[in-house]
Amino acid sequence: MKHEIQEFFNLPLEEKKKFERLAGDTDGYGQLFVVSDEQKLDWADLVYLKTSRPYLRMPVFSKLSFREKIEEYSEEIKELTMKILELLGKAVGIKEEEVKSLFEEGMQSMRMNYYPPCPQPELVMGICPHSDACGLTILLQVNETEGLQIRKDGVWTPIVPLPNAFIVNVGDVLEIPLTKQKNSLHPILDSALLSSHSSVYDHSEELEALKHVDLLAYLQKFSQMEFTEASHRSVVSSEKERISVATFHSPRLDGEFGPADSLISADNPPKFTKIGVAEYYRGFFNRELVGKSYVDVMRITSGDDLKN
Ligand SMILES: O=C(O)CCC(=O)C(=O)O
Ligand SMILES: [Fe+2]
Repeated sequence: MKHEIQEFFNLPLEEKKKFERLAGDTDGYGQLFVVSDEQKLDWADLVYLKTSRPYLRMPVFSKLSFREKIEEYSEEIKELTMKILELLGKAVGIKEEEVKSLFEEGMQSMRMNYYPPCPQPELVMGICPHSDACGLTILLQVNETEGLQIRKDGVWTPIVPLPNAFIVNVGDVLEIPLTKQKNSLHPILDSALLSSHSSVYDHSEELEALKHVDLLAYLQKFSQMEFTEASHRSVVSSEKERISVATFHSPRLDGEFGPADSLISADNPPKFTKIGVAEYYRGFFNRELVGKSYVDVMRITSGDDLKN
């Protein structure tokens, strides 16, 4: 799939335009989160596709010559995502059924990002700082060009691409179910690098190898970390192009999400309201992708300081 994605972005513009995102739509080739002519655009081209559930796929999906590869990758990533979500839930005390009922039939989408080199990289941003609006993101770096940065202790920290590794990012939708009472540690994973230790760069082997990593111990360790920001961004190189594929796993569209019922008690009152998943995404796609997340809309602000 890496090869096909590379080939796609190398096509002449006229060819790529055949897959262009239509006005009012989210899927296809082009830019997202553009709300005004004045806005500074990201130094990137992207293809956004809803990949699962299959009924969510748009016509542009079936036009892509490498759709079967995407389908295969999508299924394997879903399996991996569910495994991580269940273990993550277990690590912080959310019942498995609760995780399954929200995410098993969830929406999966992919964002293939192409960052061309820029002669003055300091003047542009590949993707502006943001946190992902999903539950969990599995990020594949298609080539070895560096660019992703996460905000750690207030500092933008580069993530060096490792061969045979995915980057797992926690999205906004997990922040809400997992948020605990103020004086406990914030049980959210920071960007966690999971290395598969496989020497052959083939994603099925990567996934197979990942099954042997002790994820629960790993996640428990991370879930004890004090968490301040989930923001990440990508910068561009002056010489080399960069390609990444983010696969976002979100809750089921006819579901509702908010603080996990299994974590709410008199001592740990909800800090967020519940919201219908479809309504949440409508709000998300109709704004500019800047800074902290749409989650703030759901924050219950009455009472004392609710942020950790
Ligand atoms: O290109 C990257 O490494 C980051 C991509 C990303 O954050 C996204 O697609 O949401
Ligand atoms: Fe992202």
